[in-house]
Amino acid sequence: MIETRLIDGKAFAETMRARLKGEVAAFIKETGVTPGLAVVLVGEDPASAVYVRNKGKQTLEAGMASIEHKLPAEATQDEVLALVRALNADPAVHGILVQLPLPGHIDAQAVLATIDPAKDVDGFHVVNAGRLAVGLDALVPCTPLGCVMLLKDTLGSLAGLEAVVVGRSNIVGKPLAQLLLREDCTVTLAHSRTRDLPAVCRRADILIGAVGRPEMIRGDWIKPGATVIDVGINRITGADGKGRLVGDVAFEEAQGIAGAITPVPGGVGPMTIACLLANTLTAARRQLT
Ligand SMILES: NC(=O)C1=CN([C@@H]2O[C@H](COP(=O)(O)OP(=O)(O)OC[C@H]3O[C@@H](n4cnc5c(N)ncnc54)[C@H](OP(=O)(O)O)[C@@H]3O)[C@@H](O)[C@H]2O)C=CC1
Ligand SMILES: Nc1nc(=O)c2c([nH]1)NC[C@@H]1CN(c3ccc(C(=O)N[C@@H](CCC(=O)O)C(=O)O)cc3)C=[N+]21
Repeated sequence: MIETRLIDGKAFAETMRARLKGEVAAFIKETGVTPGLAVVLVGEDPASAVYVRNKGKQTLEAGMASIEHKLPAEATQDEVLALVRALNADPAVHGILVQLPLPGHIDAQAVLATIDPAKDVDGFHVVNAGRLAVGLDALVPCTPLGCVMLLKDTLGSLAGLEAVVVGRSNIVGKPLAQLLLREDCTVTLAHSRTRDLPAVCRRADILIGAVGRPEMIRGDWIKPGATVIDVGINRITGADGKGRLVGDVAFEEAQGIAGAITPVPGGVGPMTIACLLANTLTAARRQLT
């Protein structure tokens, strides 16, 4: 039986934010400019509202300015685009995040394409996605970046390891595959059409769940000793009738099999916000020099 290590993303993110706070203070002293992060929320999705609130609070704690724009769910595409253009032109705004998903009547790709790539702290603009893919300096999506930081902290070099990412979204799976490739992993991107997913997962030295299905990845899909990163954030109702968060991996089943695993909550989520703040400072630096 293996002793499974817990990968403490919450503690790692706290350390990162403390370091960032110092860097932000030095930046302000040097330039006289406070880095500003603008967050755009369209509609009243309660889960999104929680993330937006956490982001806003931690932005302020790091010494940066937080600018929040809440539009009603009925806002038109033109209204959203006009707001993004105004934020592009605002010199107090160095980073722009449009919370996804957007209401169905809004074309998310058109909104992302309108964000100035230099202010695209989510790294979702095709210019940043393309730059990442060809190996140029880019603003890198926060969740994948946080996953790779935790992996390198846990394992050291990732070179030569078999990495299996379950999920191929533009915001998590695909950019994560690019980052793992950059770390010299052998990368497999699995998805809903993958044949024999349990067998594919069992090959992985590094197994990442980014699916959005509660505890879909079972204990016996994990190769003994593998490092498991759980990106999933699923709100379920427990046996006691109370709501709770679970990941895409059956966490209890993984105990004694995985070499190390991230919990949900307290794993990848806090890293996403810390990386967002880091990207905002990077973007501000590049805009001023
Ligand atoms: N911790 C954090 O900071 C963040 C967490 N999340 C969470 O991560 C999860 C994934 O998010 P996101 O990437 O946006 O999700 P998407 O819904 O955009 O993508 C889900 C992916 O999972 C695949 N998939 C769905 N069902 C199966 C299945 N039965 N077997 C194999 N693959 C399947 C889909 O395949 P296909 O392409 O074939 O449809 C798709 O590629 C969610 O729980 C989300 O809440 C997201 C962002 C940040
Ligand atoms: N443009 C855009 N960029 C995103 O990065 C983005 C997005 N849209 N839409 C939604 C997803 C989801 N996401 C999370 C961020 C932090 C936590 C987080 O901090 N979670 C904590 C606490 C969770 C809780 O208790 O509610 C944890 O896992 O420990 C979770 C999820 C960012 N996303």
